[in-house]
Amino acid sequence: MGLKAAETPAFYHSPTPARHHVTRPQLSDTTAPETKADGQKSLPRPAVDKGHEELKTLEVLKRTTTEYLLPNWRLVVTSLVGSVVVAGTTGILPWLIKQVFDEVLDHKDVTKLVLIALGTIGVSAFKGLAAYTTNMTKNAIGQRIISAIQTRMFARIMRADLAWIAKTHSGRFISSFMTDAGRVRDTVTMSVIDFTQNSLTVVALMGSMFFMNWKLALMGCSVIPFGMIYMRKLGKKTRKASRKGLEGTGDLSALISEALGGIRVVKAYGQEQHEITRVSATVQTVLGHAMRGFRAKAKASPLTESLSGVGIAGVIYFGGMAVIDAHLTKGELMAFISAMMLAYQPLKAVANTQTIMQEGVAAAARVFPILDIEPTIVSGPDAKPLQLKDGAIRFENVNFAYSDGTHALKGVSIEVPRGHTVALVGPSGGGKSTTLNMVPRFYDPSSGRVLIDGQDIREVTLDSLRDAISLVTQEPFLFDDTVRANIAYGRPGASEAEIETAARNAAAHDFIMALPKGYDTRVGEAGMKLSGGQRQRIAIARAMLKNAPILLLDEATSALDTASELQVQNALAALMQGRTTLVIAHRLSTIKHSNMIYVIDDGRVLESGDHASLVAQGGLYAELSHSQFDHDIPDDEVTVSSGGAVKAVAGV
Ligand SMILES: Nc1ncnc2c1ncn2[C@@H]1O[C@H](COP(=O)(O)OP(=O)(O)OP(=O)(O)O)[C@@H](O)[C@H]1O
Repeated sequence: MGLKAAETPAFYHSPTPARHHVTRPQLSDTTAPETKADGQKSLPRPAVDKGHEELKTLEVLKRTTTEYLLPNWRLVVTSLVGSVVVAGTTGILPWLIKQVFDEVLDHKDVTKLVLIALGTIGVSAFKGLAAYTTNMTKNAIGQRIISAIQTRMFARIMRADLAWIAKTHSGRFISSFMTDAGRVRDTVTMSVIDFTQNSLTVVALMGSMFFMNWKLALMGCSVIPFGMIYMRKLGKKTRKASRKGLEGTGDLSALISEALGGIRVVKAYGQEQHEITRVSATVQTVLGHAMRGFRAKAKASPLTESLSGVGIAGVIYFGGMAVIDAHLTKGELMAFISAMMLAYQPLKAVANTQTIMQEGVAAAARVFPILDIEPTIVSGPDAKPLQLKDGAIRFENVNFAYSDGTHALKGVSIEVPRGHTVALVGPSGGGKSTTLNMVPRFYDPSSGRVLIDGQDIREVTLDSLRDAISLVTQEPFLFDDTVRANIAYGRPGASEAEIETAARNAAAHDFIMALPKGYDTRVGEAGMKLSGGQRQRIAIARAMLKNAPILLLDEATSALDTASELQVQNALAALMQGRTTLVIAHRLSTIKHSNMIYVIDDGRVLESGDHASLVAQGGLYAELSHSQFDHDIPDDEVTVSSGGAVKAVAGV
């Protein structure tokens, strides 16, 4: 159950070969799904811990700045220099206007007028160039930030424990890559870089205002604190709407990937409308949150417009009175009003930083838990490479409970001697897959030990352990890549000849050669373009190529036609040859030829022995075996995993 590759998350569908194949944990290992009012199960939410939910804006800024801005300090400095130039050149403009009124018009000085006009062109061109540099560097920083976040996030997820990955639907991870990471980038670029540029411009303009007339400047700026307080309030609303919107986007992504992944089931059960309804309901929810966010942002305009109107009106009135009373020149008043107009845009942007920042904080609360996750299943500090002698496996009194408390293994002791095939059989949910999952350390026992050649697998390096193991899952997972790449996944860098030999040994070469492009044929998403038997033989070829001494096999339950079945069986027999094999057996043929059979039920080993001795014991195996024989189906053709009493024999 834990090894069903069909359940692999969508983002595992990468065509890029990686070292180990990991199978998709089931939703049953997730945080409990929430049940909605309409009875639909909603998909499990990301494992955002409380600490991250409570993230403080300053913490987010500090972290994003140190982790993502500082490494790009050259670009940041270039952008800052550009910002200073933009601010400086903007600050000069009111002064030029003052000159026109006070120096040129009064004295009718045409030469000065031309010079000021030319100067204005020069200053504006210089400002344009600086703005271009700032924009370019800002975007370059943004792109670097997003690639760094996405790459780190993916690496964290790949290395995380299976149990942790299982807590989040794969679609939600995708939405974190696509949406959340972008919001964090925007926070850094917009609230740090734009903020700096806009604040500098505001400071430059205010500087010229204070320089000209500090009382008037103070009056013009008196409205700013009110605007700031109001924007802060709106920022909180934006954060809430943004958090909910991002959650909704995650839900949407999960629903879409699930509906497409299970499209055949959807169609077979005529559930298209149900899926459309679910998705459109989620789309509406996302829309609702987006609208709340937009409303909060839009609410800023009436107040900021009115406040700036009040400020400008005050300056016009008091400034005008000052001109009338001859305390201020006409040029100074014009310069003052221009400065206020010029400051208006950047000031609004500075005030708006709050809302953008709050959106970023909401996104960071989803991204940081992923960036911070530390796997617990790792090589210990004193771990040494596994010393392989025989590849014998031994379970010593292994207990294991899943995070939801399901006590799946209760004192399991199993012995798989070198080169032997040992079968696990038993009713569904008995603990067979969980047992198998212990060997590559997908999970670690709560107590007890698993040993390979006498070495506790927690004391050897994880790489050496997994190098020693080949895994063939019930529904072999193929990547949307060529046949060759899928086989070579077993050993990246294998030669053409080695790949072909593996394919021949897995009885796959002939059908591969009959494909339109032979080994270069792409197999489609999850190998959809191939038959079940062909997929299985490619997976077997992959394991052949890896040539690991230990084989973990979860036999396929899907019914294949007799010829295909025989080919897969032969390929498996060749694969098992000379390897220590622990197999979850679904077929009597496998069970009969196993050196040893363990009957597992309710997490315990109930019986063990070979087929004949187990039948002779007259226990569960015998009982289930008899019920199967009552169906009068020839042993070698029986798929013991399908349906009713027959399923109960091997029960997988
Ligand atoms: N990821 C998980 N999280 C929580 N419980 C789980 C998880 N996987 C399995 N279980 C539970 O652990 C128990 C053993 O499951 P396991 O998959 O090992 O059984 P199995 O014998 O392989 O079943 P089957 O033959 O149906 O595949 C079951 O009660 C199952 O519900």
